[in-house]
Amino acid sequence: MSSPLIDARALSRRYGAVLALDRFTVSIAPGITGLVGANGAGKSTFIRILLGLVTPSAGEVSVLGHDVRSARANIRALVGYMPEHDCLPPDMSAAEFTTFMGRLSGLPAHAARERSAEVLRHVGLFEERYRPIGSYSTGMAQRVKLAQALVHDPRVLILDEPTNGLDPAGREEMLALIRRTGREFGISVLLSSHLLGELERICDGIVQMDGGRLVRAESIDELTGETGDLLVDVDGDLARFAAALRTRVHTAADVVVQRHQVQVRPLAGASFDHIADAVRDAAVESDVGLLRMERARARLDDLFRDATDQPSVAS
Ligand SMILES: Nc1ncnc2c1ncn2[C@@H]1O[C@H](COP(=O)(O)OP(=O)(O)OP(=O)(O)O)[C@@H](O)[C@H]1O
Repeated sequence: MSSPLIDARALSRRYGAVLALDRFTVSIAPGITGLVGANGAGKSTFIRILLGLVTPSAGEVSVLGHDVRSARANIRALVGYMPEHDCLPPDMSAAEFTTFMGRLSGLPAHAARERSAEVLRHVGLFEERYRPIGSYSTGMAQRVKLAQALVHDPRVLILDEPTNGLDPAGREEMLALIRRTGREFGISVLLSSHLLGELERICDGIVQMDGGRLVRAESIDELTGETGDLLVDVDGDLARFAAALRTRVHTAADVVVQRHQVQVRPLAGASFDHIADAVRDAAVESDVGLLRMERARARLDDLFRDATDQPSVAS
C-alpha cells in the first residue's frame, strides 16, 4: 500500500467555546480527494492547518510524511493552494502575477518566468497572459488562481471550492482541468466542494466531515457501487414498453418510468435473470429497440443527502 498523502491523528482545534475540529482522524491516499461537509463542519480549519496557517490545539498531522508543525518550509514547497475567495491583483497581468508567486516560492527570476509561461499554457491562458487580470472573466480568474497554485511545481494541490461562481460550462472546464492537472502532473489534489455531482465525476475518494469529526473516508468506487436496480434505455414508445414490462414482472419488481429510461427495482427474492429476460421479451412485444440495460450505481447525492447545506447540482 502506498504511504498516505495526508495523515491526521486526533486533530483538534478550538476557537474559544467552539471546537472546530474534534479529534479528527483521517488517512487520505494519493489521488484526487473531495472534502465534503455542511457549513461549519471544519473543512476550512482542516485546510488551514494543512497549510500551516492555523496551529492545532492538539493532535498530529502530516503531509507526505512531513509533520505540518515542525516542517513548515517543506510543506510550503510541497503544497499548492487555491483559495476560495478573490485574491488576485486586478492591475497585474497573469504572467506578472504567477511569476511573482514563483519568485515568492524561491524560484530564480528566469525559472519563475519560464514556469509561469508553462502553467499559464496548461490552464489555457497563454495567449492572454499579458492582459491585466481585472479584465478577465470569472472563469479566467479561477484559472489564474489554479496557475499560481501550480507555479512552484508542488506535489499536492489544495483547492477550496474551485468551481464557485462559475456557470455550468465554466464548471465543466475547471473540473476537466483539475482532473488533467492531477493526471498529467502526477500530483494529488484535495478539493472542497458543495457539489457532489462534481466530486463524483473527478474524485478517487471522498472525505466527509461533520461537527469537526470524520463521518467517512471512502473511495468513490466503494461509495457508488452497483445497486440491485436495473436501468433500461429503449428506442421507441417508453410508456408502452414499461406497461409490457410491468405485466411480465408484476410480483418480481417495480417498474419506474423516468425521463428517458425505465428503472427496474427488483423486490425481495426476485431473480435477476428472470427480470433481464422479461426486459428483452417486453421490448420485442412492445416493438421498441433495446439500447442499454445495466445495473444502476448509487449516486453520491442520494448517499450524502444531508451532508451539505446547499442543494447539490448533479450536472
Ligand atoms: N477564526 C475563527 N474564530 C472563531 N471561530 C471560528 C474561526 N474559524 C472557524 N470557526 C468556527 O469553527 C467551526 C468550523 O468552521 P470551518 O470554517 O472550519 O468550517 P467549514 O466546514 O469550512 O465551513 P464553510 O463551508 O462555511 O467554510 C465553525 O463553527 C466556525 O464558526
